[in-house]
Amino acid sequence: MTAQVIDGRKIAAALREVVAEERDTTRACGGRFGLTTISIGENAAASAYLRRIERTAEQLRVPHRSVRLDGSSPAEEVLAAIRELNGDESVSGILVLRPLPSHLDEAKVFAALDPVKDVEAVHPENAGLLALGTPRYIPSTAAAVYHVLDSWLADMGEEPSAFYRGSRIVVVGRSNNVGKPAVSLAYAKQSAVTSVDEWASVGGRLGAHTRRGDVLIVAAGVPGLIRAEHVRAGAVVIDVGINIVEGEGGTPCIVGDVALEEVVGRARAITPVPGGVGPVTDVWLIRNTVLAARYAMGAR
Ligand SMILES: Nc1nc(=O)c2c([nH]1)NC[C@@H]1CN(c3ccc(C(=O)N[C@@H](CCC(=O)O)C(=O)O)cc3)C=[N+]21
Repeated sequence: MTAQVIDGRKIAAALREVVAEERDTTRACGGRFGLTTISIGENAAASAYLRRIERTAEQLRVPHRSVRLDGSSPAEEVLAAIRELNGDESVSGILVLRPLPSHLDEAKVFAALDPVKDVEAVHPENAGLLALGTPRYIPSTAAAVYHVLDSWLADMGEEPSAFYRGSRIVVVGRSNNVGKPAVSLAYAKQSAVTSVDEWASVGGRLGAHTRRGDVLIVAAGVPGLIRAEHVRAGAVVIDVGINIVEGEGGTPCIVGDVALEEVVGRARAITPVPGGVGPVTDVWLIRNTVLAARYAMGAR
C-alpha cells in the first residue's frame, strides 16, 4: 500500500475562507477582535510559529500584536503584562508562546490569563471544560488534527461518526497543549482511545501500543520516532511533531516525529511535515480569536 499524503495547505486555505466569513459576521455584530502573543526569550520553534501567526493574521486581516519579553524577565513582569492585556478591550485573545524559561512557573502564568481570552485553553478552567467534553475553546493544534482528519474523511466519502466509532485512536505524547486535548477530543468522537508517550520505546513496548491504532496521532517531539514497524497496515497517521534540526550546511529545517518515507509504504494516509497539520494550526488560532470576540460580547 502507498499512503495518500494529505495536503494540509489546501485544507488550511479552505478553512481560511470559513474563518473570513466568521470574522465578517462577528464584526457586523459589533465584535472587537485582536490577538496578542507573548514571547519570553528566544526559541526556534516558537519563532517559527510566531512568523506563521503574523502571516495568517495579516491574510485574514485580524489585528495581531507581538509582545516580546526578555528571557530573564521576572514572573512579576510577565504577570503584569498579562493583566494589562486582560483589561484591554481591543485584545480578544492572548497566546503565551512555549516553552517558557525555566525560572517561570507555567501554571501560574496560565492561571493569570482571563479565561475568556485564553484562546489556547491553557487556563485550568478552560482545560477543565475541555476535559469534561464542553470546551470553550478547542486548542489550535489538537483542533487542527481533527479538522485534517474530518476533511480527509469527507474527501474519502467516509461517514465520520461510523469511522470514529469503529476506530481505535492512539495518541503518542501527553503534553498539556496537544496530547491531552487530542485524547479528550477522541473521547468526544466515541472512539476507543489509547494514550502512550515516547518512554514506552525505552521498554520496547511502543510498537505494541501504536500498532493497535487505526488512527495514530504523534505529538512526542522526537524526530523519526515512528517507523514502519510501529504502524498498523492501512492506518491513518497524523504527524504533529515540529522539530528543528540542522540540515546541510547548518541550515535549520523542520521535521516531524514520523519517518514518512518508510511509513508511506504501510499507512493508508499520512500528513507530512511541513505542509500537514502545521498550516491548519495557525488558522484555527485566528478562528479562536474571532470566537473570543463573540464570547466577550456575551460577557458585556
Ligand atoms: N503556546 C504555544 N502553542 C503552540 O502551538 C506552539 C508554541 N507555543 N510554541 C512553539 C510550537 C511550534 N509550533 C508550530 C506550529 C506550526 C508550525 C508550522 O506551521 N510549520 C509549517 C512549516 C513552516 C516552515 O517550513 O517554515 C508546516 O508545518 O508546514 C510551526 C511551529 C507551535 N507551537
